[in-house]
Parts: sequence; structure tokens; C-alpha cells
Amino acid sequence: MKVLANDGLDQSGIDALAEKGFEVITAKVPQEFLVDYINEHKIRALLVRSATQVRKDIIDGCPTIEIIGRGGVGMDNIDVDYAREKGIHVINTPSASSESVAELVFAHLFSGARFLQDSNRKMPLVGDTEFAGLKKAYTAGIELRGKTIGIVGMGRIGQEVARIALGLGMRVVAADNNVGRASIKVKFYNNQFINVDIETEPLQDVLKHSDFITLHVPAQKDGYMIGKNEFDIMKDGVAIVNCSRGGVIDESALIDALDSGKVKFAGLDVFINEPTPSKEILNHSKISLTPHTGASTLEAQDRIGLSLADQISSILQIQ
Ligand SMILES: NC(=O)C1=CN([C@@H]2O[C@H](COP(=O)(O)OP(=O)(O)OC[C@H]3O[C@@H](n4cnc5c(N)ncnc54)[C@H](O)[C@@H]3O)[C@@H](O)[C@H]2O)C=CC1
Ligand SMILES: O=C(O)C(=O)COP(=O)(O)O
Repeated sequence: MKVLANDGLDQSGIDALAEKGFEVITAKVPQEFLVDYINEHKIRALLVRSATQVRKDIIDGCPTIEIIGRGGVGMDNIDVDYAREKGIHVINTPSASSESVAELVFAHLFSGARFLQDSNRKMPLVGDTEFAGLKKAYTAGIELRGKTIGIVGMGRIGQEVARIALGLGMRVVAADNNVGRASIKVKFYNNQFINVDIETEPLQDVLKHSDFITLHVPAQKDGYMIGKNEFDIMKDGVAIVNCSRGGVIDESALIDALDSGKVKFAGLDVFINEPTPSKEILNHSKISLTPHTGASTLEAQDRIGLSLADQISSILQIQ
């Protein structure tokens, strides 16, 4: 029984699948050769992350596939409904990476608040004489404590962000078109915890009142969620982080808002043209960038591997 993990798979998943008798292939087969490869090797489960596209051509062209597994959350790279109509099981690992993505949000927030993204670029370039000037350029940092964070999308990741924000002493406001109230359990290292209920508010109110905004919605079918109109209603000097999907923010409106000073800084893990952001995004001194690594921690990938292996074994009824 062969499994092709075309965007890689953590060793935990490879071992767990091997134990059940699967042969796991981790070759990175280019998109245009995928149909031939899957047929030639009689692949029963195709596992992907966000890079490989699983569209109708693969679903129609590969009759041996019984399972399409997304090691992660967003399935916008898979024609899920079409595959299910054809009787293929489509699975993902919804909770495995929530904490990791939430932690990356704060990596971006702290980076922007203290200019890490820009000072990292400039530190090696300055000589001794310029050093004092450089230090001066970075003395207007801001603290997160006591500020308001607006979470757009109060699902699994949004709620993890709220947990960390509450721990930092931030005020949390949130918008979600399905979740009315989220009960957030903030856990401490000694197993004590407190519960904080957060009622969601209309998006406009969240945009209007937040010092920091972070986006945790799936890819939107109706175009940008945050464009010029939305930037206009935000506070002057707001900061924004996008670890959801590239098309959720209008990137040219973001650049304008950064250049005008409306937005103080942005943190982006996802872009419109992945894996290559536009030059304007790439070179902007007020943007902290990561190459879609929200889920790329050892812990999240370990959980993802185990979850996929579990689900595959149970679908194919392997004890
Ligand atoms: N950067 C990365 O590596 C990762 C990115 N993601 C992205 O994060 C997204 C969110 O993940 P989860 O929190 O696990 O999903 P989730 O399904 O638990 O939460 C998403 C929330 O967004 C809300 N929502 C959807 N459209 C909305 C709208 N137009 N306005 C207001 N709320 C809206 C939903 O009601 C839901 O509560 C994923 O769909 C994926 O695209 C997920 C994992 C890793
Ligand atoms: O799980 C998700 O939705 C992600 O965006 C993670 O993407 P990746 O698996 O790291 O390519």
C-alpha cells in the first residue's frame, strides 16, 4: 500500500504509517508529472501541504487514489467537493498547528513593535560611526501589554491568539461571522487556569478599535477582506498581521497604508503570489516576512504526521 507525501511528511507520520504496512514515498514530484507518477506507483493515499495542487485533473486521472490528506488546515489547494463526489476521502489535521500559528503571530508583532525585521537587515551594514544613528532610529518601539488586539476569525487559531494575548495583558476584541462567544481558557505553567469569555463584534468595530489586527479566516471566495476601505477605518498607526491566506489582504492597499503611515507595520506569513512575494512587499522596511511557516514547527508537524497516519489507518481499517 503506497502513500505519496508530495510536500513531505514528518518522521512521526512516516514511522506510524510504516508500522501499519504502508510504504511512504516522500519524493517531490513536480505538478505536471503527478498523474503519471501516481498511476505508475498505484498510490492509494496522496498527502500534501499547501504547495501541491490537487485539482480535477489529478482526481479524474488517478483512479487508485482513495484518500487525499492535507497535512494542515486550509484545503484551498484541493478540489474537496469534487473529490468527495467521486468517493475519495478528503482529510486534514485541523487542530494540530493552531498554537504554532498563534506563536508566529506574536513573533511578527514583537518583530514589528521593536523593528527587528529592519534592524536585522541593517545591522551588518553599518560601521561604528553610524551605529549611534542606527540605535536612535529604533528607539520608538512600543509595548504590547495594555494594547488592544483585534482578532478577525475567532476559530481555532484565533482563540489560541486570544489565549496568548490575554496572558500578555492585552485587551482582546474579535470578529467572526459564525462564532458569537468564545470561552478562552488561559493556562499557566502550574496547571492553574482562568476562563475569559469574549463576545465577538462586527468587523468594522474591531477594525476601528484595535491597535493590532490579526487575520485568521480561511481563503475568502469574494475577494479581499481587508482593502482600502477597511484600512481607512482603522486607527492611525495600527499594525496588521496576516498568517491566514494571501488574498485576504489587498497588498497594494497595504503598501499605500504603510507608506502613508496609516499602518505602522505589517507581519506577513502568506502572500498573493506564493512562494514569491512582490518586490514591493519583499523590500518594504515596515514588513516582517516569513515564507508561510506558521505550521512549520517540530511539534506541529509531529502532531500532523501522527494525525494523518491515524486517519488513514482508520479509513482503510488497518488495526
Ligand atoms: N500560515 C500558516 O501556516 C497557516 C495558515 N492557516 C490558515 O488559517 C486559517 C484559519 O485556521 P483555523 O483557525 O484553524 O480555522 P477555523 O475554521 O477554526 O477558524 C476560522 C474562523 O474564521 C471565521 N470566518 C470565516 N470567514 C469569515 C469572515 N468573512 N468574517 C469573519 N469570520 C470569518 C469562521 O467562522 C471561523 O470561526 C486556515 O483556513 C488557513 O487558511 C492555517 C494553518 C497554518
Ligand atoms: O495548514 C495550513 O492551512 C497552512 O497554511 C500550512 O501550510 P503548510 O502545510 O505549512 O504549507
